[in-house]
Amino acid sequence: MPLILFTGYPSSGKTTRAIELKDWLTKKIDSPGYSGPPLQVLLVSDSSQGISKTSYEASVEEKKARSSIMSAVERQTSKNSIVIVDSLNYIKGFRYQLYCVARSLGTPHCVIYTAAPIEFARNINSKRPDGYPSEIFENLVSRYEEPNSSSRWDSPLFTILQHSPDETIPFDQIWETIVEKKAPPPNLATAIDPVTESNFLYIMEKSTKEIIQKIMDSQNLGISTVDIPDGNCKICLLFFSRFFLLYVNLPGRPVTLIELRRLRKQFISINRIHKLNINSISRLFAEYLNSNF
Ligand SMILES: Nc1ncnc2c1ncn2[C@@H]1O[C@H](COP(=O)(O)OP(=O)(O)OP(=O)(O)O)[C@@H](O)[C@H]1O
Repeated sequence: MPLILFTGYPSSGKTTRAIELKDWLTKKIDSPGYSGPPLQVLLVSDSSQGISKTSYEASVEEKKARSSIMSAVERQTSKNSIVIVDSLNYIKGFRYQLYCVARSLGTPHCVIYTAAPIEFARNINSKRPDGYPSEIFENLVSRYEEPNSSSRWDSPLFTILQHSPDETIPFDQIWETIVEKKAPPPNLATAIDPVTESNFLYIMEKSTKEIIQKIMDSQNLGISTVDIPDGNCKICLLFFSRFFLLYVNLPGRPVTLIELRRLRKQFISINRIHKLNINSISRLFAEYLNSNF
């Protein structure tokens, strides 16, 4: 039965989500409404395999860590189990190998991406008593190979925006896709969406660029509130000395064009695979700015 791979930056919340999913699946299988074959939900993780954070320091140790995950997956994947792999899984070649294991056993597979800006994961990591040493963290982030739903080994792909407080795991979609094997969920490349891929990217790039321009213009003109075209969201600007600062979640300094461009790039990078409703791009970008300043 299904193989579920988690992937994401170090300290992006993979284990937290994996445990949530395991609990949900266990409850679902135990519920009176479930009439399928008996299933066991198993978690294969760095901690279950005794893999320490420092294993990612040297390539020999890291290779051993990957083989240990691979052997556990091969051993535990069966028609009576749902195996959740909670590890970095950051190399696409490794995700491909795991996909091949699922395929060879004729079992469905999916990938869950705990997406987060680097700064978000870095901040969590620095506060963890058991976090990665900073050099290892930076190294892993720079080598991270983002999943891509158009690759068959990364598909179906479910993306969870970890920095968004209201984001939840799409439990039902995951269940329907990999246990009931219904049609793929709508955030995949197969989505019935009149907006084409290139058009979607174009709209996302255009609307985020317009927001950045509006913030810069407002700062220069001394306007205290920037209305985002979406209508619901406002980013407030507060006069301080010669500068205008963003009022919501601001670090207490002027916002520069370089910073806005960097945040825009991150937002696009996270969302280009997570097909958003085009009507909510502006609002989500504004929220993203507010929570990342
Ligand atoms: N969305 C979130 N927002 C803020 N904190 C979070 C979030 N998710 C998890 N955390 C916290 O971050 C810490 C690390 O979480 P977790 O162990 O789930 O990350 P991880 O990606 O599995 O880490 P690792 O790369 O070490 O396996 C925990 O203290 C957890 O409570």
